[in-house]
Amino acid sequence: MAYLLKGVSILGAAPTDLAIVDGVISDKAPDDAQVIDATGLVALPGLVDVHTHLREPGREDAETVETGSRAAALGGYTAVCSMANTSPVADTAGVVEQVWRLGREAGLVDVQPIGAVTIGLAGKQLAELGAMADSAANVRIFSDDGFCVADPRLMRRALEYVKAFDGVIAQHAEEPRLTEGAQMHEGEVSTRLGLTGWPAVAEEAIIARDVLLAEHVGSRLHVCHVSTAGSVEVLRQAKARGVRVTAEVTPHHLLLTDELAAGYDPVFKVNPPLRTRNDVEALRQALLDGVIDVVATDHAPHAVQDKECEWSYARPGMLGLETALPIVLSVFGEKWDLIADRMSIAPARIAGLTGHGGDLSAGTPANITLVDPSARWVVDPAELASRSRNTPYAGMNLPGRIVATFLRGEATVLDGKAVK
Ligand SMILES: NC(=O)N[C@@H](CC(=O)O)C(=O)O
Repeated sequence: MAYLLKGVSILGAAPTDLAIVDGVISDKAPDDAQVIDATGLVALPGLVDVHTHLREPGREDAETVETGSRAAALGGYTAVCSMANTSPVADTAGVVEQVWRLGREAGLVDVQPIGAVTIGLAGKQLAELGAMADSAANVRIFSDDGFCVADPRLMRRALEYVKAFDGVIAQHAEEPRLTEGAQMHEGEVSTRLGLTGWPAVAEEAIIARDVLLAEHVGSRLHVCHVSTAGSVEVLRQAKARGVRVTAEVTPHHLLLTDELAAGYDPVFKVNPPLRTRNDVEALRQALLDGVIDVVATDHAPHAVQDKECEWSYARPGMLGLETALPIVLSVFGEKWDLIADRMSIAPARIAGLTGHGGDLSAGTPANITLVDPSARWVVDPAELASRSRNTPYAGMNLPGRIVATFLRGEATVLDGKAVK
């Protein structure tokens, strides 16, 4: 199938026509191309998420590779990196290949498995990083996300190991001794509510340690879901020194604050926790400055029984894939070059996903997101494609509708609906 996007604006530029032929972007469309009136629509390189929880294998009641892939496509994504905290954990070549194969079968986005750093995410012994790298899944990002690789010697070894194949360790930065029993951000609100706090320094201390380790080893570190103003300063200094560190921020940390915990609605419980207005402002500025490289969703679907319960029993995590671009648009406005870089180009580079994060020039793979920036919509959890319902944005009126998504020239979303 060939397509002709008529009158489309590429990253906000003057309207033009964009043709998709045989999976690549082309100067000219054949006569039988399906014409899409793209007047008022903006084309972006397909979005890439470096941090998605797909829950398969193990918690298919919360999400599967297929339902998560569909949610991703509807959110404008053409590739997602799936986190290793599944059951069994993605700590062997067998499990990462299983996830990779399920992604291919679903065929809605490229699913790039992330491998665990340590066996069972237990933080005791390195997993078989090399075997996962050499597998069909071609793993390049390793993470114990959900848990911090707290042991500095293991962290050093992991950084040394992946250096051989230009891999990267994605750290969930949380000093566990400082967050025992933590329920929310430690600050004025936690004091008022009487909930045990998760202090900012628990994140900042690990990032500070890890940038020094990465510098010492000369290896690549990626910091997951940065949430505090202090973390931004540590990263700023490390980058200025030339440390090979990249970092992500989630849409929810760019918008929401710890005040939301006051209603004790566990939909706002997340790890790291929602922080203060001051942190939100610092994270926004860091994304603009490039101190934070990418927006990553940390899409964390949870089954109803794991979320709709007392705050202290609820699992941390929020849905993100179907709302990420609208949230970023609502925070930053139509800064298309920024959005393309932080949500597609830079994440594709970090994950080593060639073919994604392109410049939409002729001859490049047709991984494209088509957005209507003027369309507003109200988030209805029941309408989301994710198998779970734990969106913190229910009832919010957001700008930006994903009209179409193309994966190597195949439409996965058309007219705002999933094609399969
Ligand atoms: N980000 C979250 O709040 N949850 C993550 C794991 C984690 O980081 O705790 C999940 O897998 O649910």
